[in-house]
Formats: sequence, structure tokens, C-alpha cells
Amino acid sequence: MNKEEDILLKEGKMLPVMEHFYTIQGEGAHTGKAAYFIRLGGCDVGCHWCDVKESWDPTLHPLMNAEEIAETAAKHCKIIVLTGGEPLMWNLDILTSKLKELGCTIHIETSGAYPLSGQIDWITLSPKKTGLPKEEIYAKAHELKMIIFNNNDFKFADEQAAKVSENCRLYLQSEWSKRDEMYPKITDFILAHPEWQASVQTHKYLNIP
Ligand SMILES: C[S@@+](CC[C@H](N)C(=O)[O-])C[C@H]1O[C@@H](n2cnc3c(N)ncnc32)[C@H](O)[C@@H]1O
Ligand SMILES: Nc1nc2[nH]cc(C(=O)O)c2c(=O)[nH]1
Ligand code: SF4
Ligand SMILES: [Mg+2]
Repeated sequence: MNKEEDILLKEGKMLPVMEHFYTIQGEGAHTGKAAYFIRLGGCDVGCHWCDVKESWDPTLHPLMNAEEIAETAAKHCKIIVLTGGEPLMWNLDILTSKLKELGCTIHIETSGAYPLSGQIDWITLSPKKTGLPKEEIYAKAHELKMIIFNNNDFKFADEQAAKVSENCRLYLQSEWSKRDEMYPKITDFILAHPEWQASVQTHKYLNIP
């Protein structure tokens, strides 16, 4: 990245966009709703099971004008999901203020490993041991979505749940390749701890993006 691009990124005027698409939210509290997804490149959290590793290197994704991407998204629908990669690596101020001006509700999918920026209406926090959330985001999260890859992840889920607000919804989602092994365990866990709910990556069953 050259100096000029670096400045535009810091100001949030340009963002590395890996892909943007209109689909149905597959996970969490808003499952089943039409939403426009904007997937930003760049992540250094390093989950070995990440289902979008192609997003990690931000230099592989074209820089797009933040206001233009907002306009494109808002033409399709009014629920916009910012994801990645790790969307909070970037300054989201310009993108989100344009989306707000266009009447959108803005959701974010984040590990919380970087400081919050922009105007966000719904925060889905999915903490990772390899890059723990910044302390400030716990109180602001609307849903906590813990990925269960192995048995130790139930303990990590409980520890993270102790840090969010009382109103925050709590979800357990199996890591996709472990779903046959982990959903029976998630079921038992939820029956014993009914404050938790199950989240399934429904878009993968529907064969949609
Ligand atoms: C690809 S991440 C991008 C947003 C952000 N970096 C994060 O991790 O929250 C979007 C969501 O997918 C989840 N996820 C990623 N890979 C997964 C997998 N193999 N199985 C289940 N969920 C996965 C993440 O935990 C996160 O909730
Ligand atoms: N349909 C659909 N729903 C999703 N919810 C969170 C996703 C993500 O990758 O952040 C995602 C995704 O990639 N597709
Ligand atoms: S934090 Fe999100 S994008 Fe980054 S590696 Fe983990 S799941 Fe993938
Ligand atoms: Mg996904």
C-alpha cells in the first residue's frame, strides 16, 4: 500500500472490499432476514478453522470508495452486515454515516480485537482466544456468538459470557467441520444452561452465500 492509500484508509474514505452480496443472514439472532453483506479484507486473529481465510491479506482486495459501497448496498435492502476478515481493523466512520443517511440499520460481525468505530446498531461479538476482544466492546455487544471447536470452548464461552451485559443474547455455534460431533454436545449444554441458544450456519445448508 502506498502513502496516499494509507491516508485514505486511515480516514475511512476507502476500504478494502473482498466481496459484497445480497443474501439471507445465516447466523445468530437475525437468522433468516434479508441482508446486504459487505466483507472487508484483512484479519490477523488467525483462527485455524476460519471459513474465509482468503480475506486475511488486505492487499489482495481492491480499495473501494466507502460512500459508493454504501450507496450500492442501500439499493438492495436496509439491513447491512459488515463482516470480514475483521471489519474493525478499519475506520468505519464514513461508511456507516453514509449508510445511516440512506436509512440503513447496520450490523457488524466482529472478534472485537480492534477498537469499535462507526455507528453500529447491532454488534455480534465472536471472541477468539488468539485475539481477545478489547474490554470496551463487551458492554456494547448485542449478541455473543461463541464458536465451539472442542470441549474446552464451553469453558471459554462461559468466561466470555460473564463479561457481556445482562441483555446480551448468548449463542453457541459449532465450528462447521465439527458440526456432527459438537451439536449433540451443544444441545446437552443448552439443556443444562438454558440462558444459551444454538446458532447454526443455516446459509451453508441453503447453499447461499
Ligand atoms: C468469518 S468471521 C468475520 C468476522 C470476524 N472476524 C469474526 O470472527 O467475528 C464471521 C463469523 O463466522 C464465524 N466463523 C468463522 N469460521 C467459522 C467456522 N469454520 N465455523 C463456524 N463459524 C465460523 C466467526 O466466529 C464469526 O462469528
Ligand atoms: N448468509 C451468511 N450469513 C452470515 N452471517 C455471518 C456471516 C459472516 O461471514 O460474517 C455470514 C455469511 O457469510 N453468510
Ligand atoms: S477473527 Fe474472524 S476472520 Fe479472523 S480468522 Fe477468526 S473467524 Fe476468520
Ligand atoms: Mg461466513
